[in-house]
Amino acid sequence: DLGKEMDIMKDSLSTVKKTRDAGELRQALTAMRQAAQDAKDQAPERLDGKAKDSAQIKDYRAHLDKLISQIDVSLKKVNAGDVAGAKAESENFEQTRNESHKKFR
Ligand code: HEM
Repeated sequence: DLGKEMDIMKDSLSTVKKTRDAGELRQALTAMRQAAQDAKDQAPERLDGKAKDSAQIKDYRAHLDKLISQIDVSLKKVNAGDVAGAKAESENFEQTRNESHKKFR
């Protein structure tokens, strides 16, 4: 269920913020990305009964896509050896999380 993907995102976000190890950082970002991708195949309880092609479900998925592109920016940075820059992207993840939770949680 969606709660499971959210728990994975929460744990990975916490690792992203804590670690200074590039390998661990990459692993956490990859887990967060997969969870966000899996969350796209589900729908929040608040949108129960909405059609898959409704504006609300599309908006929900667009917020997850935004998070995924932010994760990709962070992955590029860690792959380029910029651990600090990659970690700094977590501020954008939190902004998207907060925006999304206001709308869909
Ligand atoms: C790094 C980003 C995010 C983190 C760390 C995060 C974390 C969490 C956590 C810890 C919960 C509570 C889970 C539970 O009840 O067990 C939750 C719930 C929820 N989150 Fe997120 N979240 C993130 C991004 C998002 C995004 C981008 C969306 C939507 C586009 C979203 C939508 C929701 C919804 C709808 C719920 C309530 C669960 C439900 O309706 O079934 N979250 N999130």
